[in-house]
Amino acid sequence: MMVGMSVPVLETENLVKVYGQGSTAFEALKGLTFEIQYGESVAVVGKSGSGKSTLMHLLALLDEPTHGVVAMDGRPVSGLDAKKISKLRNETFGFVFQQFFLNPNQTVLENVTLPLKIAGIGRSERQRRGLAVLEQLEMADKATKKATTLSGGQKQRACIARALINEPSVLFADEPTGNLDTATSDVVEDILFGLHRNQGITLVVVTHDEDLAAKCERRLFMQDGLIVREERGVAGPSGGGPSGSGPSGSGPSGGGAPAATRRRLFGRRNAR
Ligand SMILES: Nc1ncnc2c1ncn2[C@@H]1O[C@H](COP(=O)(O)OP(=O)(O)OP(=O)(O)O)[C@@H](O)[C@H]1O
Repeated sequence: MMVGMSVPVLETENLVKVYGQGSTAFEALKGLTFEIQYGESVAVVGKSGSGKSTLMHLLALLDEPTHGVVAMDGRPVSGLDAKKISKLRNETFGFVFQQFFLNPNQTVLENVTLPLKIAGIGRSERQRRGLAVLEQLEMADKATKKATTLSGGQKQRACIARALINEPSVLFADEPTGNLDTATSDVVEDILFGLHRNQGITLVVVTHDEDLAAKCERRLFMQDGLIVREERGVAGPSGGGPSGSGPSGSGPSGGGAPAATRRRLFGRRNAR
């Protein structure tokens, strides 16, 4: 690697995902090559069925590609054993989903600290860190309430707290405001982009929502398993269109990565 070149937090090379086999095989991703830099905010946009969730699952190491490579910090991830991958995932990523996935019968604090429990961290430290992150999201007063008693916006804030508890470098958000009314969506978006701006967290947002996508620095437009267009620029506060939009020079492609990228991904040491 050249001196001074920054290593992307995530990069993919010719990513292909096929669901099913034989006559029922379906190619949901048809060869995606792109990079996500540390501290970027990236929206993955596209119609239902275009492959957004499939791509997010591969990037987040929740599923494995049929072909191609996902690399984190320049190191290919495929090939690591499952235990290592889940450790990597827990240490590096936070997740926020449309459907919240909170345990309704547990308290907010128990829900938020679940990732720490999984990581084997003791009760008192879990409590301390859980309360700190709830405090940050102005949810400390809800800590001992059952998750089921929260409003939609409060549920999503609890999910964001849970996503932040491991101090991830990348936050994946899959339709994070899909179940929220407009006013509540605005609050949740402000929180997400505040984390991005103030803490340098990398945001990867999967969404149908053009307004949400416009708030990201970069948009990848998906269609039928390919990234067909890329846009850069953030919408101004007036809500106008993104500035500096238009396909970027380096543009993603469904097909070939530059040969240098290919050599780099496959040539890098696999171990962690
Ligand atoms: N487990 C699976 N088995 C078979 N086909 C699948 C599976 N998961 C997804 N697909 C198919 O792959 C394609 C892409 O699905 P994906 O969920 O990635 O799309 P999406 O863009 O996220 O859609 P949505 O916006 O509706 O969530 C779809 O045609 C879908 O039917």
